[in-house]
Amino acid sequence: MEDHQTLESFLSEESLKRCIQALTEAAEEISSLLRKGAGLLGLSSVNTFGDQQLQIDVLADQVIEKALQKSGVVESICSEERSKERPCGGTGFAVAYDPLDGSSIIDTNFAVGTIFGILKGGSFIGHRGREWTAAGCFVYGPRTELTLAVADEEYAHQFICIPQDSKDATVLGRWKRNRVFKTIESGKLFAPGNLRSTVDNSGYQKLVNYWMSNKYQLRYTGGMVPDVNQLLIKGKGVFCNPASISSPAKLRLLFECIPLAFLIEKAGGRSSNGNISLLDIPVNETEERCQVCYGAKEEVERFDAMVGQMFI
Ligand SMILES: O=P(O)(O)OC[C@H]1O[C@](O)(COP(=O)(O)O)[C@@H](O)[C@@H]1O
Repeated sequence: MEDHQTLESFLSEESLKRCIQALTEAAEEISSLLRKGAGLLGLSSVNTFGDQQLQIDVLADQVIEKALQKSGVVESICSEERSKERPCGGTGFAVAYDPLDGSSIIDTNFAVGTIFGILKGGSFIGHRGREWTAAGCFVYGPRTELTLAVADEEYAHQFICIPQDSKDATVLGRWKRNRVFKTIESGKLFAPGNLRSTVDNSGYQKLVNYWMSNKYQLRYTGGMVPDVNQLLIKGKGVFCNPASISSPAKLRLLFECIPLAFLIEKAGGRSSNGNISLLDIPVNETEERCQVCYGAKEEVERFDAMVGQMFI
């Protein structure tokens, strides 16, 4: 369904609108930086998780921080690059974000993304995803798109960014709704992350064999944003990134796992850590990692039954 409703008219609450406007401005800048590509791929430093940071990661992190500071409605921020919650000079929300997810596939020019979560108040600590105000992800592929879910609205919604030269003056006016996601049914599409953990996670090995012997279609890029977003667009399938002793969980609960669970569950799908919904796990510290599964109810139940929580 394409009603081309603008993001501006979709968002009713003024301060949330200003917060999301800031994120869309940053996303437009990150999208153009990615398209420039050259000279931005060199390694620069190491983040608090000990991961090598690409210059573009650090730049994207700064672009988002600056935009949120300018909005005046953000009290605290934290990111995958700088995970400690810190003041942001405004009042209203706490924002957590992964500025550029898919660092291992930027050089291969695959679609990557920005992931964010928004909570009324000054901190995410002690709160569950079910209490969040909104969450979303930007996809930087051939098109620049935003998939967004807001607590007070039904479903998950996709907006496409119409380039700068459009007649629409306002920032949010440039983002037009082109899809509404209401259901994720069972369907033979699988996106298996951390596949190397099958060597010592027999439950995951069995699940992969199940998908293969039942002729599921493999659709996996190594970028969590496009790989999970496809479940919404196709309205079917399953994505997972399980853990094992030799390949422990790598995805970050606050910056990656809960925001995408918020989108999937708003679209009628399920999320799990092998036992419970990711939206029922309180954030105790910002650096927590977690195994994940997203998709149709039946697929997630199969993951819980076959993989469960053997290695977390
Ligand atoms: O290589 P694997 O184990 O399948 O994991 C890939 C996952 O790691 C990620 O690249 C996360 O890492 P970054 O945040 O460092 O990019 C996800 O986007 C992706 O789903």
